[in-house]
Amino acid sequence: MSETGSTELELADWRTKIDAIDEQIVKLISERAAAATAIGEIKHRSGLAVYEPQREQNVFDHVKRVNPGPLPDQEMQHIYERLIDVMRSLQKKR
Ligand SMILES: C=C(O[C@@H]1C=C(C(=O)O)C=C[C@H]1O)C(=O)O
Repeated sequence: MSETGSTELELADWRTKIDAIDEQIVKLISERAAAATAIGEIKHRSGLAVYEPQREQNVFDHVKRVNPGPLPDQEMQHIYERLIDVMRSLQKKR
């Protein structure tokens, strides 16, 4: 096989792997969103604030503690900052 052909096959293999990983990530994000929605209902029912900065800090600390790499903790936190931002908006939307 030509080198271009084998490079394309190699890329296609890794991209198939990434697509499969993305399916799992999307399912897990959706599960997280359902849990955040349930928490949002409890907060509204109890008159509690949606935004809980201390809890968010605990989530960042936990995520960094379990981060296996290769992403640096700071990059993982950036991803979580965006994720939590979306979860907060979801709780506010009702
Ligand atoms: C989901 C919650 O609500 C908000 C969103 C959080 C999250 O997505 O992890 C954490 C704290 C809150 O600001 C919660 O209080 O647990």
